[in-house]
Amino acid sequence: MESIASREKFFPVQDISEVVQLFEYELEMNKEPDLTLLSIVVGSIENLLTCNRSNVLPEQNDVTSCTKLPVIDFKIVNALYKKFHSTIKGYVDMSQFANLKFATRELVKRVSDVIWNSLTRSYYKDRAHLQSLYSYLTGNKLDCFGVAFAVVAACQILGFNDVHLALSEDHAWVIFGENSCETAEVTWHGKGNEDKRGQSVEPGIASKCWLYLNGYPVRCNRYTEVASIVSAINPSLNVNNDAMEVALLQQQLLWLLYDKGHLSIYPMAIGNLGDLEEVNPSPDRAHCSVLFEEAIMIARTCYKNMHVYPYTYQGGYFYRHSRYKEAFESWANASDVLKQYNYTRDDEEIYKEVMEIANELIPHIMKVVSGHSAHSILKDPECFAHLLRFYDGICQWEEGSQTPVLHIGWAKPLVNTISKFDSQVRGQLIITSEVESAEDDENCNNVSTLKGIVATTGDEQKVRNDWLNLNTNLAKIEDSAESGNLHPNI
Ligand SMILES: FC(F)(F)Cc1cc2c(N3CCN(c4nnc(C(F)(F)F)s4)CC3)ncnc2s1
Repeated sequence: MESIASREKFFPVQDISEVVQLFEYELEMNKEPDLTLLSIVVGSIENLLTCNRSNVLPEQNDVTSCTKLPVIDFKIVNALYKKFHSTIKGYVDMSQFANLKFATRELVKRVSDVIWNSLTRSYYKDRAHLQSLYSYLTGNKLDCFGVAFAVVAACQILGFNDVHLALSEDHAWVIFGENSCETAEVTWHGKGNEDKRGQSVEPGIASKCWLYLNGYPVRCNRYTEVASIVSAINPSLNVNNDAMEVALLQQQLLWLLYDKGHLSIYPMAIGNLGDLEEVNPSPDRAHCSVLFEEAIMIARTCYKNMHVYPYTYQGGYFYRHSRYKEAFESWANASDVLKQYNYTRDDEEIYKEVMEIANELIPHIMKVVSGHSAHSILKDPECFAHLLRFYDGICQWEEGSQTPVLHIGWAKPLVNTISKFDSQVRGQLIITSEVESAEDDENCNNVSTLKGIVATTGDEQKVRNDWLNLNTNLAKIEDSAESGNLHPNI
């Protein structure tokens, strides 16, 4: 039984700096970081401070790294650690997987079955604080991410260091094999979907749905897996409040991982850090807006610009700070990513995100600026261009998809927004378009898409009516509304 005796010296853990020291040790001194130990430690702190917060802390707490935490005793951590080890070694009969250099699909499926079959029969899967091995070992509950993480932690225990976590923006699976070129589903996704555990994710990638990022997920190593433990920390006490100590712990651990370069392939973790820095800026650290930019640069350089969230993290920041023109640009950039996908029912999370932007945030901005003076964004052709690019990307996302995206509920806010811009502003757009040679398909004509919407402040150009594409889509929506076959999503 592998023991954590060498880590006993870090216990009892009493404050944030001691947790940071434990992570520092695991990241630097251990041959490879122990996923099971680290998940148990942060999971126990999070659960004590968010689930049963009964007098575990002094009333007043300071807000530095000496922030007091509930005392975490070695014997508790050690007991849970041994429990996970004996569960995994007890139920995975290694005689069937003797002297394998690399994991097999059967091994990965077996480990997934052991975790899966030990979960509580029925519980609310989307509840908070179900992501850690502490939750699994004390309550037999895990969320979608938690199951995938537990499978990877279990494979580490069994000595299969080729099994790693693959993370999309709303799903998780594992990669394994000689060159880590095999993939396997190990958890469920969404509500009411049959799980595909044991199967490769190739069909998901081939369907061009956002859920599988066109084959550009974050492919973790042990260090990025530690980053996923920290990024998955959830400080929420309830809908409106966070446990400050948990947020501080997450922020300090993310900076530790950032400084060691372990966030350099993980845009969402940098986005998470940006959100924490916006609320509680660390002295002599980069401004949160720089972090949002960094996440975008990583998505563009490492993931062929297939990730949406870096742009919505940034757009949300600009929106919260009333930097509306920049928010429009971020959202248009997010839409440029989405149009590379085909919308399927598995993409509901990003659908809700985009719908909130289009039907709540942008209309709110239009209301706020309507009263403002002349220089407002309603007179700015570049703003108008960003908005058109945002809407057009959604239209292109819908094109070629089985499931429609837009419905009449979208058209009203859309038309309302566009009509808020003066006609002379609309007249200042130059629209360049290339006719994309559409595949031979019985019912699709040559699709002219907006290859670029550039706005000039000059009055030299009349708007070319190529953005009829947008109007054509609007007409379709209104037709469909009239004929009553509204979007199933509403
Ligand atoms: F493993 C799954 F299935 F859970 C998929 C993952 C999600 C996720 C994440 N999230 C999800 C996105 N997320 C966002 N928070 N705000 C977002 C934005 F809309 F502002 F962009 S996106 C919170 C953190 N943060 C780190 N890593 C991961 S891996």
